[in-house]
Amino acid sequence: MSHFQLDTKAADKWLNEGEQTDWALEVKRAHETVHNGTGRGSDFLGWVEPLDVDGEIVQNVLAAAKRIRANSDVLLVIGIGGSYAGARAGIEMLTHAFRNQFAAERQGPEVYFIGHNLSATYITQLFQLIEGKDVSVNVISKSGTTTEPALAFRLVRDWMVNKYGVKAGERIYATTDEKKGALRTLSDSEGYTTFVIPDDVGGRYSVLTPVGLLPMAAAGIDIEAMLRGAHEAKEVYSNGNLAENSCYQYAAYRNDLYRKGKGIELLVSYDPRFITFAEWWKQLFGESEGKEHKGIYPASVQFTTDLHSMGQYIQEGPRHLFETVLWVDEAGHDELKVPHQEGDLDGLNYLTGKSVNFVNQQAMLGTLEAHQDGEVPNFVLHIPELTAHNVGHLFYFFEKACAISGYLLDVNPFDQPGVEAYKKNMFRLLGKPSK
Ligand SMILES: O=P(O)(O)OC[C@H]1O[C@H](O)[C@H](O)[C@@H](O)[C@@H]1O
Repeated sequence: MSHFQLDTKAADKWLNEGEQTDWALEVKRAHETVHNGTGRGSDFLGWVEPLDVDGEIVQNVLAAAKRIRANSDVLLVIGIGGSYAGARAGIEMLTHAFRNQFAAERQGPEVYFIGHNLSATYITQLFQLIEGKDVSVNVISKSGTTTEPALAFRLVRDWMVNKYGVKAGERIYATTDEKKGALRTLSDSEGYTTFVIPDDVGGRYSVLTPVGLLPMAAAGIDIEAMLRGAHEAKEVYSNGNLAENSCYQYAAYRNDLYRKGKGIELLVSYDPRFITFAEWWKQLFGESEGKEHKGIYPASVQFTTDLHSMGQYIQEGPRHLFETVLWVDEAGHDELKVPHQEGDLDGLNYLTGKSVNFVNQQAMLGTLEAHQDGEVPNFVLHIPELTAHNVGHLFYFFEKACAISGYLLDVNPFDQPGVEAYKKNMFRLLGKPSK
């Protein structure tokens, strides 16, 4: 049993002042809206029930991952948005920080992402890097028609056919819609191994489907433990009582701060393992809530790195911010301690024998205090330890919180009509033929 805890002490002052909302009542309504499937976008609630750990889908993902691990130096993962960020976040949170450069530690393929940008330099240099290596490909697109991954896949497919000839298809795994879309049609005609993104799970809620699970399993992550963590979270956060549900408290209290003029939320972490997780979180909340001219703007900072850059703005800029700190209680590597140095030229001898984790923790506590003094409310989400189980729990925590928060904001948390605007213009400029 994981003990995730949401500490709201550093936000209580703001939550208790000004107009008071009956959050218990509003949350109960939002809870029923999700669990009875009566709200806007209710066709997209498939993520509420995580995949069966012993089911066929998970077993097929594991079998494919085993093949990839056995015959590949490199796995290329092609996707963007919800078909990209979750897998990358999971891998960065749960594997060695330098896994791609560290074969002995990795015991599996290097994993690289492509199709999440249109940079010719990035793509060219990735091809340079994989020259001479054995490669497998996981191309992921729910719609099967998104420009960036489709373009990348065209290039990668040519590269694969050039290298493996007719056998290229045996190394290509496609994760897409069960029936429709260009990627489905192509996969069926080329005989690729395919995995399905369920109709009732939107891209940004899909990390715990084959979208995220196959790349993570290929990277050596225990996805069964991850799914067990998600199931645990499902149980823990199925309680409609606000007082007993920290996920709902987070959803409600961020809305409380929003109503009190705090329009920007910074997701804060003290470990670079969370950098891409923050990107995943930003898509989840940004696409779910930013509509009808409403929504908290989701941003992120990495501390202590950004305390030396954005710290100034957070401390003294406009007071429209609040922070949600992700804190890992058992960060690991407590053995790394500050050494004693003759002469103490850098003045650090007062820390001799203290662990780096201890120093990081004091930085967190000191920052929490400073930002409160600077009128920035803080929530702290305590994660017991970064394990596959807990990361499954964490993904679920934010997915559930986002759905509830979206309903509290009175928007549809499951659509993203706004992202079409740039695409329309881009297609016009590119001269895309209309069908
Ligand atoms: O999986 P795909 O259909 O390729 O979509 C990838 C991403 O791009 C779209 O433009 C949406 O804004 C995202 O919600 C989605 O996750």
